[in-house]
Amino acid sequence: MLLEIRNLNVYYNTILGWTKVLSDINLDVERGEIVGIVGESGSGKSTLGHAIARILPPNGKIQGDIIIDGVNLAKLKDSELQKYRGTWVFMIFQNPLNSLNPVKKVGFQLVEAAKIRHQREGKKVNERDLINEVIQVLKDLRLPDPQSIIDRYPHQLSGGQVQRIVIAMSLLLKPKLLIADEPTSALDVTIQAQVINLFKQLNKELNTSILFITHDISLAYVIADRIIVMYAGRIMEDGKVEEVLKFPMHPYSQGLVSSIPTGDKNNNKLPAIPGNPPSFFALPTGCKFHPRCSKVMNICKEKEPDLINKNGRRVRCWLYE
Ligand SMILES: Nc1ncnc2c1ncn2[C@@H]1O[C@H](COP(=O)(O)OP(=O)(O)OP(=O)(O)O)[C@@H](O)[C@H]1O
Repeated sequence: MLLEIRNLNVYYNTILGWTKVLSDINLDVERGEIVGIVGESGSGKSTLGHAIARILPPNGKIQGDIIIDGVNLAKLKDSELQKYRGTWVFMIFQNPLNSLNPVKKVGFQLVEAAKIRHQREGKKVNERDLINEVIQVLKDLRLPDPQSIIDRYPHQLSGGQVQRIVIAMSLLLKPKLLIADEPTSALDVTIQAQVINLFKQLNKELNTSILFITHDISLAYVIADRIIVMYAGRIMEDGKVEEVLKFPMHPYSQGLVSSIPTGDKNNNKLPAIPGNPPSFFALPTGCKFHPRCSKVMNICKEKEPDLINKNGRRVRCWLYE
């Protein structure tokens, strides 16, 4: 097992006080596994990514365990985290510029990434070899004219190019776990498909585990082996991607799946899930989804169900208890 998350709670301090945004997250990710994290806006997907990468904003607080390859990152001080950043966990954001330093040339930043990995592997490599390694990765990513690209600043590149530079950085760092947070949503469709293929390549060639965060369940289907459905900071369902898409068990997953456009002209009206996700300051009693659920029962309003194992999946719903 590469990643083991145990009883993880995450809180933010806000003007209204501390609020718990992730509740009792338990999650295992195998080496080489691609896990899609899906759910509507505000369900806590990015917070989960930031918590695992230990890059929560200063008003965030973690409780619980985040164990990667036997090291509990949740228990490390900021000063101790430095040696795990990049090569253990690397996070790619929706806006790839957030992963790069705006005042340093792209080539310098990529050489630094390669240097960090070699240092951690205990190898000494000269500058020329590092530059060659960087150029080779850019060629592999089919970036035209790598020699001129390494001499540019991030803002001098297109969105698609910057995202490929960030992927190049991950190829150079070779992280054990890559967290990609909506990495393709700012890109146009043709570039999106290329970027998805690059992630798959990275996963296959280096056996990198990937957490792929997206609100688009059909995109998760394209890339992931397994899917985690989140709602109001909780895991509602967890299973193999084909199984969850074919037979979603949780009524929330059923709503997400039935809102996937089918491409069928006669079926272009998508049944949306009625209502909106709750505010973390006014969560409903019982199951957090019950006010929007078409299958609500009395118990759902009173008591929150546990995440239980059922038919090779995990599901949090009274229908299955
Ligand atoms: N720094 C912060 N301080 C206080 N609250 C925050 C902070 N960051 C996020 N939140 C709140 O935490 C909740 C979960 O947000 P998060 O961004 O993790 O959800 P998400 O599922 O990734 O949504 P989106 O798809 O819109 O990014 C939201 O209610 C959000 O307003």
